[in-house]
Amino acid sequence: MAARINYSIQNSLWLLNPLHSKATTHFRNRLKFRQNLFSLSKGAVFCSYATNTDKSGTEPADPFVLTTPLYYVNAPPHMGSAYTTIAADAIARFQRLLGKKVIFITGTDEHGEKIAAAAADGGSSPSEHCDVVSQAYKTLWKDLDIAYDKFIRTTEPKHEAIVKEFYSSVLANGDIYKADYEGLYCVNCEEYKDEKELLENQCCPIHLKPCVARKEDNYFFALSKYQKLLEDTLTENPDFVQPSFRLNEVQGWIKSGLRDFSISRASVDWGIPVPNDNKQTIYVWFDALLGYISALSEDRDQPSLRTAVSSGWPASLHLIGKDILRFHAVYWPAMLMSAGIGLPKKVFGHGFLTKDGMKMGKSLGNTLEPNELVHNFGSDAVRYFFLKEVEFGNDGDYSEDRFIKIVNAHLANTIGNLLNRTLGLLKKNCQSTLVVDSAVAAEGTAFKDTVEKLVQTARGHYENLSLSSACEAVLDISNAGNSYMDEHAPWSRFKQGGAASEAAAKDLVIILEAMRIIAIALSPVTPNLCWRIYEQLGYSNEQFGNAAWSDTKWGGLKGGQVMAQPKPVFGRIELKTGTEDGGEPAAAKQVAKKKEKKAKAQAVAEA
Ligand SMILES: Nc1ncnc2c1ncn2[C@@H]1O[C@H](COP(=O)(O)OP(=O)(O)OP(=O)(O)O)[C@@H](O)[C@H]1O
Repeated sequence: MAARINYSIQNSLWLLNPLHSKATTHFRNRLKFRQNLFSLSKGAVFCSYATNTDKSGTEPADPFVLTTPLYYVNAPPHMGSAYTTIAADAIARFQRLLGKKVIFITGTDEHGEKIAAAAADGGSSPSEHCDVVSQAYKTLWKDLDIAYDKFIRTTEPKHEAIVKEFYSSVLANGDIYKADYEGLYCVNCEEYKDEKELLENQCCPIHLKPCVARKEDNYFFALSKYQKLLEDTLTENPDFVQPSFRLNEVQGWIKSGLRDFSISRASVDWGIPVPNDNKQTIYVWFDALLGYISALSEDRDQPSLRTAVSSGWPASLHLIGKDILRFHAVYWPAMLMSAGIGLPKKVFGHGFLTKDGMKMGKSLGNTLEPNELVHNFGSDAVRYFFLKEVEFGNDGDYSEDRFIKIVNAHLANTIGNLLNRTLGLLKKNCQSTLVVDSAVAAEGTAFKDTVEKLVQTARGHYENLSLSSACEAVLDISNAGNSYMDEHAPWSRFKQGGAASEAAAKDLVIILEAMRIIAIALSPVTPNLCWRIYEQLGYSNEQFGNAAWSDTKWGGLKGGQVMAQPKPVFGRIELKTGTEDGGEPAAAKQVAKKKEKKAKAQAVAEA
């Protein structure tokens, strides 16, 4: 606590310095600002967003502010960049379903040596290069149905103004000094490295390229001053870093001793000039992290740190890859502490999409092309596969075979086919009209309880960011629906007529109600598919848009509601002949043939 008070006094004294205009009012506000930080570090800032109020008509006070990394525009986006953004979009959509006001921030990080080099390689100016690559991100996000609220580019004037203000604030707090630095630099990480973390030939373990020896007269940020405060903060708020196993890593870095880091570059022109020293530019990370705050600044406002901070900060969740955990869980909190700004509530470092065991990345050039995937398979398939099949937090590999098998099995068969055959039976036997309310149809069945339990499970997983398990729970609703259909065989009961036929009509209502619930519960992951399901159930686009998580409660479908003409909501993806001929085991082919035969037989029986 002593350390905290010292910072407060130090900073307050700076604010009384007559060199700084508007010192008195600013001083009072600043103190408030700072007091916030202190109460925050006692725990308030770290309260779990999972406890936020449900959609209930009353607007909760704090928005749910969620960020992806601001992607470095040294090259166009790849599947790794898309992965974080898809996950963030699913979380944002889930929070909106809960009724939270969400501010989903993404954007591009556009300064630094790598960008200048990439632009020169392509024969364009850095700003032309940034315009093109930044637009490529926006286009991909559109194709992947990413519904972000703010897209910040670090070359925007409002960002530059806020970075300069922040820098001056940290400087005034006595946390910036000038010194010589000599070390090994990874241009791809834009970071000086500790020799002991490097591979043979002084290679960066992420980019596998040798680091270069550099000596510069730079400005430094006094990170070491925040060692104790960071240690205490993490001890008091262990949920700050997620998944929990990454907390140990972060605590290990801090324990091993924090060294001040250089926050300016004398050799890089493409950057924000250091206030009061135009010969240097601000280090790209010190600049880019501030994008999470400058994104909150409204274009109509005069850009200021205070206004931006008061428009939604602190962030509820920074979603990042584990490669940039140190920047987000060590450097960034210390920078914020220095400037007297509250800390984000949570930093989640997910794993890597890998290719042959190596992180897929722009610098290594071993990337998977997301545009091609979306073009070939559609955004729902891409979103579903990566969120379902890569445990969020761990690494995961991609194979086209697995992609096709999973998406076909889950989305086309388990979900799509169940809906389609149920609607087919309803059309044939009930003129596509529900005979009774779903609440009445489910009376006395255990199926409704199963569905309600699975919905609760899915919600818990979404809240804990266990996105794969959330998908699994929703898929289990459909699995339960398929089992229910097979057990009750409504197609044969319709043939019996009388009471059996009435019971069969109720069974269809039950299955369709489960489909309605799936359409809401899976909509954070596969929004288009879920809309098509909703549409098949006779709802309008507006009704789908207004659906809330609370609508997953059993009983939404009412007797008399007319369903749409049945049509497949998710077309099966055909395996390329080459892949099948290229070695699918004979046994697998036989199993597939048997399944096909069984499905045909069932279709005949249902008809
Ligand atoms: N292979 C990957 N798996 C998962 N996420 C990734 C992957 N690659 C990039 N990302 C996401 O992008 C962020 C890094 O963004 P950046 O723009 O630096 O991309 P990059 O491809 O990692 O670049 P580089 O290869 O030059 O380091 C990661 O923190 C993560 O959010």
